[in-house]
Amino acid sequence: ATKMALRAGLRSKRGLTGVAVMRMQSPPVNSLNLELLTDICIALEKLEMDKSCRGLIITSNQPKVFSAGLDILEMYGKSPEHCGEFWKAVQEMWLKFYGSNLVTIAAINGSSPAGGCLMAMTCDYRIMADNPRYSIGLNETQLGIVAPFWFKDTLMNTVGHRTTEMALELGLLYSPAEALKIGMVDQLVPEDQVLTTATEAMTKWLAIPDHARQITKSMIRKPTIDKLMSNREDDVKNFVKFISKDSIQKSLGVYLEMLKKRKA
Ligand SMILES: CCCCCC/C=C/CC(=O)SCCNC(=O)CCNC(=O)[C@H](O)C(C)(C)COP(=O)(O)OP(=O)(O)OC[C@H]1O[C@@H](n2cnc3c(N)ncnc32)[C@H](O)[C@@H]1OP(=O)(O)O
Repeated sequence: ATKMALRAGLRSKRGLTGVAVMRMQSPPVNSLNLELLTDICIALEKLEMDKSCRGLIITSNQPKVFSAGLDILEMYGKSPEHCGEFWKAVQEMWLKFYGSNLVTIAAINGSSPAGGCLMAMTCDYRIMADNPRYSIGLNETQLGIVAPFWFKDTLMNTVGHRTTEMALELGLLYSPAEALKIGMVDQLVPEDQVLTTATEAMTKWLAIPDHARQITKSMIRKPTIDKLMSNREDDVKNFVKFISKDSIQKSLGVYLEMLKKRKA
């Protein structure tokens, strides 16, 4: 199966042009493995260079899940070299999305824990399906792992300092209604309207002249991006050291077992 479907230059009946729709389709739960992350980065890079493209909507082709976050199997029982490569790809995805010149809208049509939530938060606007069975948040501490500073910064820039303390320390996963209340998502709609609402929202964002919007976005996000840019290698080393610890590997193993048992 292809990992991603990309429809660029969408032309709708409402005359919306220059908008690409990226649909993640990595069964069963769009966990972000090296391959999917690489595919996403290459696609975004191409769109970024395509002068006819002004906006990107990212969504999921998998039922009930936007993205299950980072693929735990890329961090569990793998060599330090592999973990390092994987982490560079996670950094790359974040840098490309957070710093994108395009208008980016996340059409969150299912659960979006951890790395999935991070990916949604890099976008300019988030629309989530109003289904109480779905959840979103940075739940890393529940796995016994610590979200790196740039995950924390992204959350803090989205929901503020105090909410970040609670959300990150407790590893909270929020229902769509709770996520709307704290500002983690911007709008809730019935599940079958997520994509059409994203398209409507895109029209509003595209009404702003690109250069003014892009410079403003960059002014707001640049300090956060620069922080990772100037610490990329240390961040990789830090990750590899942390994830290779026996205690962390054990926690990940226990968590994977729990996921399988929950299913049974
Ligand atoms: C110094 C730096 C420190 C490191 C910081 C690293 C930060 C990490 C951030 C992360 O993103 S870690 C990943 C966190 N993700 C989660 O906790 C989500 C776990 N998954 C779920 O809660 C559920 O799967 C779901 C997304 C709500 C979907 O539920 P559903 O019932 O539809 O599907 P399941 O039956 O639970 O899962 C199907 C299948 O997929 C496997 N799986 C699920 N999530 C992951 C994952 N993130 N990575 C790898 N595999 C995953 C799950 O075990 C099932 O496998 P099988 O039993 O079918 O083999």
